[in-house]
Amino acid sequence: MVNKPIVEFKSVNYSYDNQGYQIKNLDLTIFKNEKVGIIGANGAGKSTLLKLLLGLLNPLYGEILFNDILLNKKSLSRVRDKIGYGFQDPDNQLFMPTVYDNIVFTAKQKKIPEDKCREIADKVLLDVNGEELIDKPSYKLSGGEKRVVSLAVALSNEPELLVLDEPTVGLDPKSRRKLINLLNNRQETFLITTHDMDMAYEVCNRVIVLYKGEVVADGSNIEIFTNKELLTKTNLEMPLQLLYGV
Ligand SMILES: Nc1ncnc2c1ncn2[C@@H]1O[C@H](COP(=O)(O)OP(=O)(O)OP(=O)(O)O)[C@@H](O)[C@H]1O
Repeated sequence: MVNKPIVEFKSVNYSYDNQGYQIKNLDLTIFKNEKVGIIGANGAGKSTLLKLLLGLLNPLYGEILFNDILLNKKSLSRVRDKIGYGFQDPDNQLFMPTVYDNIVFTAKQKKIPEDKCREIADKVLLDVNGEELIDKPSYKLSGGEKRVVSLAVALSNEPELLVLDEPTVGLDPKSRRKLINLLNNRQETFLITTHDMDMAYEVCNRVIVLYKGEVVADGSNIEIFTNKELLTKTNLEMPLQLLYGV
């Protein structure tokens, strides 16, 4: 069976300041059930791409579709409802007083009863091995705990697509391993930006390389990390080495 597209970027361009493009003519289709990693140097445009998908930024040209729905002001809340997003900086996400309040924020907006909210929070915290954090004040969380809670928030609306911006940053090796195991057991489609190549290799089945706002390589994780030919699409010899200087 052929998988259906879940996300489509069609000739998307974005510029923060009209001086140059941070996303250039981006054509990208992500299919249901894919586990996609986006890698690229600092400033390559990874977070910008995610913000466009979430409607936090609007394309200057081009269009973005989610499940065949054109992303615009009218469809935005319907689309957002289906996407779980883990911010690059969890402090931007955890604005409520306690972990519990953060997780059930959206559910409460939808007037879901308290006992059901508690069920949701218990379930997602169990999923991320963070049960003991439920009543903790947000300001008392460690950096790694914030990451875990941010992931729980992202999972709280049973998303069709999980979007995580550099999810392993700040995690100790044990917490990082837990996250990798967790992602390997998830069923939803996901899109992750990361500099953690080993994580991308382990959890993704497709990897996209962004370079100055353009896709310069796109293939299975094994191809991308092992096949030099595939990485020379744009006259960049050994882009991974060029991209990262390693
Ligand atoms: N709010 C902003 N205003 C102006 N320029 C911005 C803004 N945010 C990002 N940029 C610029 O857009 C480009 C892409 O930034 P983006 O944050 O998408 O990169 P990234 O690939 O996520 O980088 P990193 O790996 O460092 O998180 C960079 O050149 C950055 O300086």
